[in-house]
Amino acid sequence: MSQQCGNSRIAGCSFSVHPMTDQFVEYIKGSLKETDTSNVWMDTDEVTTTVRGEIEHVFDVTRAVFLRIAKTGVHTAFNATYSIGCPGDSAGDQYTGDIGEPANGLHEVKQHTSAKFSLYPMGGGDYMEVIYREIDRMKEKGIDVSAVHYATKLSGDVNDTFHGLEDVFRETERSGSSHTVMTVTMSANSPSQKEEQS
Ligand SMILES: Cc1ncc(C[n+]2csc(CCO)c2C)c(N)n1
Repeated sequence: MSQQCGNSRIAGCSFSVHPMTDQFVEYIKGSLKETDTSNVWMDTDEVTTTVRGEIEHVFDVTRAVFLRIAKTGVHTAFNATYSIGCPGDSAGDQYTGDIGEPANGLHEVKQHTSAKFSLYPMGGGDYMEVIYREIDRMKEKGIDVSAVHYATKLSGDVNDTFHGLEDVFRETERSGSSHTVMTVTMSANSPSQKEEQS
């Protein structure tokens, strides 16, 4: 990792996908390979994949890697930590070429997900006010929202959920949080998903 210092506004996400199938290696490697990552810096190891770049590209890539696997019908789990503004971050490991439009499409795919997210708006003042405001934003996106311990539960379409979470992350940053962290855990095609949620 480059050790250039600076309070960089580059966004990043460390995430993993877990397809519940014997062919998990092909699913994970195939999805990462098919995803257009030309607008992000990316590194995969045995635990996670890390992407760094502009917010819209970080969300486009993580959404596409999950959705490419979930749309096959296989039970898929996804875990992600999104971060921007970490004072300990470096300016290194970022994409420096031409930044294009998010290129991963799949916006027409209809896929249900159950998810939980937790928002940590640091350094901006009244963090609970920000959290309640951003939970309301997910409701306005048509996502079913319910309270659970340590997180907020979401139920809805994968694309709607990712677009809502991207807005939450962007607005938390824009409204004055100097360091924003958001954790997301998602599940698609779970055999224990309740009938009324499909
Ligand atoms: C997005 C994502 N990135 C990395 C891993 C870690 N991982 C677990 S199995 C496997 C394939 C064989 O090496 C890899 C890369 C993951 N699960 N999801």
